[in-house]
Amino acid sequence: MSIDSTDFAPSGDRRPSGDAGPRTAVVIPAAGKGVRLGPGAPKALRELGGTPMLVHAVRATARARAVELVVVVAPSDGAPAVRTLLDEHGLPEVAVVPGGETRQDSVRLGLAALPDTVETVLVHDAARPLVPDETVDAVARTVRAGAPAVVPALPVTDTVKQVEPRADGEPEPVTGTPDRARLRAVQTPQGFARKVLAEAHARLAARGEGATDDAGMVERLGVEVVVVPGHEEAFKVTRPLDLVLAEAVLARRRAHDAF
Ligand SMILES: Nc1ccn([C@@H]2O[C@H](COP(=O)(O)OP(=O)(O)OP(=O)(O)O)[C@@H](O)[C@H]2O)c(=O)n1
Ligand SMILES: C[C@](O)(CO)[C@H](O)COP(=O)(O)O
Repeated sequence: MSIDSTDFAPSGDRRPSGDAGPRTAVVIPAAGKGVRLGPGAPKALRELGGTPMLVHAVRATARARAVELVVVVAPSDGAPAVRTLLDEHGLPEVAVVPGGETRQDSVRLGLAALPDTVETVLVHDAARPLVPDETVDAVARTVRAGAPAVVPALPVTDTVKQVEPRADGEPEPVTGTPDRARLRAVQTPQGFARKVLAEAHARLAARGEGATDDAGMVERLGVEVVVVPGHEEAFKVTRPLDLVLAEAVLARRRAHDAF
């Protein structure tokens, strides 16, 4: 499936003029169930400050100067509902495509829907609704400056142990303690030269292989990945306590904006 770039109306000075299509796009995988968050609607549709998390994520990325096109990857049976939701929130220019079984499948389907003009792709989790636009722009800028793959990340604050996993609930033997100074906790949006990411997805899908993030996929092709500073507020809403934190961060932002 491909999207005609004329579906995406120009808006503001960051959009390409004339017949040129978008060069920088964000793919937002939003097709997950949110099992770790507990029972309820699919995670991307759960509300944060009265607005679905997905809408926060779309607005956060669309605010970035670099971003010219946003493609949302919806649950495979939920694309019409997501389309309606985005229209109701004043986001008719955002494209919606159905997703897949895994995050990796959903990203691949989102990539396949991009118009040919797109050269730089950012992939951003719907589950990171509060990412600041400065972080989005920093990632896009670094890719446009020539880096094929860029991830935002923060230093790790806990000491990390490697273990021999035990499924039976028995204590797990520690097998090592990596040097914390060399570890980073990786966030999104992750940015790529479009060809590099598309090739990684195609090749790994053909080999039946995967990774938990897109940078991990291009690393397997031997492509260099660089890290730029992430942001504390770009955390992923994964478990119930993350939602409590997200509500608190949003309330603080709204209180700040009210003054
Ligand atoms: N088949 C899938 C699985 C995940 N995602 C998206 O990938 C992002 C990060 O994944 P994660 O936090 O793991 O979300 P879920 O898969 O929904 O969470 P869980 O593993 O708890 O079910 C989310 O925006 C999620 O919607 C997706 O688009 N398609
Ligand atoms: C892409 C990601 O958010 C980077 O931290 C993360 O790898 C997603 O992992 P999940 O297990 O699907 O939450």
